[in-house]
Amino acid sequence: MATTGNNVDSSKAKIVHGDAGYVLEDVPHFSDYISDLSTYSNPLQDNPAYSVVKQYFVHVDDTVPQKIVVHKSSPRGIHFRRAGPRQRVYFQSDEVHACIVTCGGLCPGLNTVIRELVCGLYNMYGVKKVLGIEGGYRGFYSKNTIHLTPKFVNDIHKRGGTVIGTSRGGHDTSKIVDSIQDRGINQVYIIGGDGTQKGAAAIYEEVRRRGLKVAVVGIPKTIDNDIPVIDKSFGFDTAVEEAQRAINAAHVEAESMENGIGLVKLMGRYCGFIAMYATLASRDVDCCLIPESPFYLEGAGGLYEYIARCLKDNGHMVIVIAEGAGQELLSGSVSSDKQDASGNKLLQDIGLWLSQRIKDHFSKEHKMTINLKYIDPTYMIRAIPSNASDNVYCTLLAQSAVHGAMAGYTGYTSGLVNGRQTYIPFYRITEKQNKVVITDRMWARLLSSTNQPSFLIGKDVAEEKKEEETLNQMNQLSNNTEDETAFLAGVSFVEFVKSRMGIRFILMVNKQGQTRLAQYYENLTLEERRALEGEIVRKCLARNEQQCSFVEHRNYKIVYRRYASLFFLVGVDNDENELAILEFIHLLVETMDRHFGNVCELDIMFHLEKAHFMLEEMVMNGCIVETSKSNILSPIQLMEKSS
Ligand SMILES: Nc1ncnc2c1ncn2[C@@H]1O[C@H](COP(=O)(O)OP(=O)(O)O)[C@@H](O)[C@H]1O
Ligand SMILES: O=P(O)(O)OC[C@H]1O[C@](O)(COP(=O)(O)O)[C@@H](O)[C@@H]1O
Ligand SMILES: [Mg+2]
Repeated sequence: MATTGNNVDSSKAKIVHGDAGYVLEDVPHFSDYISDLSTYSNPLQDNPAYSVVKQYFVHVDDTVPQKIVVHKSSPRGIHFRRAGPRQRVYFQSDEVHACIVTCGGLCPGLNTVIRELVCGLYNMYGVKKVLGIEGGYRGFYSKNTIHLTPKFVNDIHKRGGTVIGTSRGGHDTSKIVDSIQDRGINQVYIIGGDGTQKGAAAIYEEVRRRGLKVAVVGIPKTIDNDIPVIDKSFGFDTAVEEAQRAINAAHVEAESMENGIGLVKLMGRYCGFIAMYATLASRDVDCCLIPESPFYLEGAGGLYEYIARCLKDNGHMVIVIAEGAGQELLSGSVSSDKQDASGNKLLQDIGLWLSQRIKDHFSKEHKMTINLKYIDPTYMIRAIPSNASDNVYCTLLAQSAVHGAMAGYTGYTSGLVNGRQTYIPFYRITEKQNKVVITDRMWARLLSSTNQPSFLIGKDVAEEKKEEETLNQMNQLSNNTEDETAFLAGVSFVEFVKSRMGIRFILMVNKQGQTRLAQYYENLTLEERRALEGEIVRKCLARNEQQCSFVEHRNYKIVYRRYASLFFLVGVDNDENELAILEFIHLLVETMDRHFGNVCELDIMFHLEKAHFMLEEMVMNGCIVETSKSNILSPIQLMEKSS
């Protein structure tokens, strides 16, 4: 097994490769940046409760695969270090000074995790100094601390919320690390969501830069279940269970009235897991709307038509909507760029808006009285204590976090992967958000359980057919020659590309509007890119096939084409030749087709690096520099051969 070595750059991944495509994405350890560390035998070996357990200590080579379904010849893929107690520890019991902080929104189970951290440290490792940092990150430098003892935390898991308080915003890395240093803290347990874990990563980097022997450990908290890699977040089950009560109420109300509609709004800022699971669990829901699956109201296959059908067939219906769904419909009427203190977008109330629209529509268009009851239990589902199974989950998470810190690991999030506790490097947790994949079986199960429209099918099938015809026509035009001397509207493509071309960005987006690949040739911040992509995608995807493939937006001209379920959008300077850009898009698709064989969204998602290599061969600094498919693909083929 080859390793990148002990002195890895802290900002880079610590990767270990093994046979058969085995990759360990390891987490940092004190020994990566501190020399001459003392180690001690783990006090658990003398603990009567644990000493009887056969093979209690985790083997140094134990890892957990991220991908559990594999084929005979598929590579073994990414693994994470298995969590659990190690034979040697890097702290003596009385040397440990731990602290716990909770950040971001509430979630059932926060108090359970706090309780189990305190009791785990105390009972397993004899640690007596545990501080609670009050009120989130800003508490490190602006608030009091609470001394947490097993007695203090004994009953807290029976209460919702967090006994040490929480907040948004206020993350100031150097002030936080100053406070850690001043107080002599050497284990920091940070409980929070995606934003919090980014903050934890920054704290770890600074701790490491200062060469401190301080373990920085994240414990993932999110009611929305939007943290990637882990199986699910603690509190999620509890939230789904509580959501059932609201759905039941909506159902009872709806079925008791003529033309009754129960509309329930659930949490889910960017993803619809709570709504999806609550719907699947309940079976009383006729329609579930989530941010990942855009919907529309009017016309064939739209929501109004479906509501009318449900009312006609059953006399009532229940709709569940995640708070982040349909925001693009709302922003068409009133736009809001407001953010909370952490920089999260503040959402508009889709539930209220939709209720009003449904009422208006049925009274105006159908001259029909409907009885709509809008139920908004959003905060109720997250302010409750965790249920029994979440309590056990919280216990395992907290104990795993403690074992890792005692064993000298740092810069990791403790998380469940395929049913096993693991240590996951921060960058894996923060690089993207977990979303409902609407092409997965789970969403298909939901669609088949509710019978709701997919809001895509009819329109899309027609568009796809049309696309195929256009593709054939384009193929005839370009004639597929190696030197790509296709002429379009009298323009020689090769001649054209020799002149400087102002490509500003290239996007590949699926029909749900999710960006699958983005390549920019100008300097834009991540926020600017997100905003720009949102605007462009909304604008282009809303156009019908009768409209031309060019739109002007801000100071760009956007040239786009749809190939089956993928949109290719290229932003260019206003004076560029649109037809040549269309030809460029087509060449890109043909090149990808040649490599992947009928390129589809999944090819791009799973081979993003290859798609980027192709673009790098074709475009440099916004100018097209290569048009031969063989030349574009030859570096990739070489790479594949050598691996
Ligand atoms: N990119 C970031 N870098 C550093 N700290 C961050 C970052 N994003 C959020 N935070 C901090 O993390 C804390 C919680 O973030 P927030 O987004 O409100 O909740 P959550 O962690 O639950 O997603 C806040 O104190 C915020 O300042
Ligand atoms: O607590 P606030 O600031 O009202 O925010 C509500 C948001 O918090 C959440 O519960 C979860 O947010 P975080 O996990 O990012 O803290 C969302 O579902 C919801 O949109
Ligand atoms: Mg968040």
